[in-house]
Amino acid sequence: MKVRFTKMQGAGNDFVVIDATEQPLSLDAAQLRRLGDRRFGVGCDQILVIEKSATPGVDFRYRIFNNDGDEVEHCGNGARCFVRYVADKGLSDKRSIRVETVNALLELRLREDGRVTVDMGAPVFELARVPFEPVGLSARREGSLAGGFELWGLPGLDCEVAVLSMGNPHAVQRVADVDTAPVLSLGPRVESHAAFPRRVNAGFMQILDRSHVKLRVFERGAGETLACGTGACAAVVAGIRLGWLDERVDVQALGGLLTIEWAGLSQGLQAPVLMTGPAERVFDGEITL
Ligand SMILES: N[C@@H](CCC[C@H](N)C(=O)O)C(=O)O
Repeated sequence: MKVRFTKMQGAGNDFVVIDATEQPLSLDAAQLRRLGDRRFGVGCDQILVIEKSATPGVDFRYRIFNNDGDEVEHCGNGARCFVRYVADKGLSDKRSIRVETVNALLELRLREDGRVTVDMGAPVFELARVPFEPVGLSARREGSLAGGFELWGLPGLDCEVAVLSMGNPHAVQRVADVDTAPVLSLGPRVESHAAFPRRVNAGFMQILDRSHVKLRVFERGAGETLACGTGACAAVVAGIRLGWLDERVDVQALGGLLTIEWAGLSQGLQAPVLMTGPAERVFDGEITL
């Protein structure tokens, strides 16, 4: 089967984007892994498949797969690349687009400066919904917003993580220096820790000041990426709840800058998270799977 695709990137997090709006497309895990393979395929962190939506008032549906072949719920940088793709390919001429994922409805806005702003929805703090099962684990609370936020010790890993979902699961830890943080050794152990039944994205955040952080993320199903949009949202929300950050934060990832806004302090925990950042087409191609 021949598949046409567009390679895209957002702050260095890269995607193979496939238009399935005209023809339904079903790829098995081996085909998805081949698309994601940087030597034997195209190479990317995630694969995005764009489909028509059957829901009234919703423009598109899109499915997200990690390069290990597993389908996931949410992808921040992917959402921005999705809207850039839809605009560049003329699939819609709206500047504000509504799209549904497996578990969310997103509102995406193309800005005049070429960047994209995404309303990522409200963060989820209920541990069962992350999902996180802290059987036998202990936590301490820090910060004062809504009674503070828990930092969980992960036995055997010598780290403390804030746990939350942005539609997908995140465990964020604060580090003194992100450049020397053990992202590649500790990241996979956090990702597959038994307390996370569906695994987790492991974030490592260095706080520069109350509105600037540096972040590296070892992503579930993809390894360390150059940026993780949902990871940036999760890190900033956790940092605000813990009393470390203000409501608007620039997040420096390895591949680019994302701006995250969350009015959790002034509007409450159900305030939506806004993410702004770049999204660019790299090239178009065709592959036989
Ligand atoms: N790169 C993404 C997140 C992609 C999914 C993630 N690896 C997961 O398994 O949840 C982003 O920009 O948010």
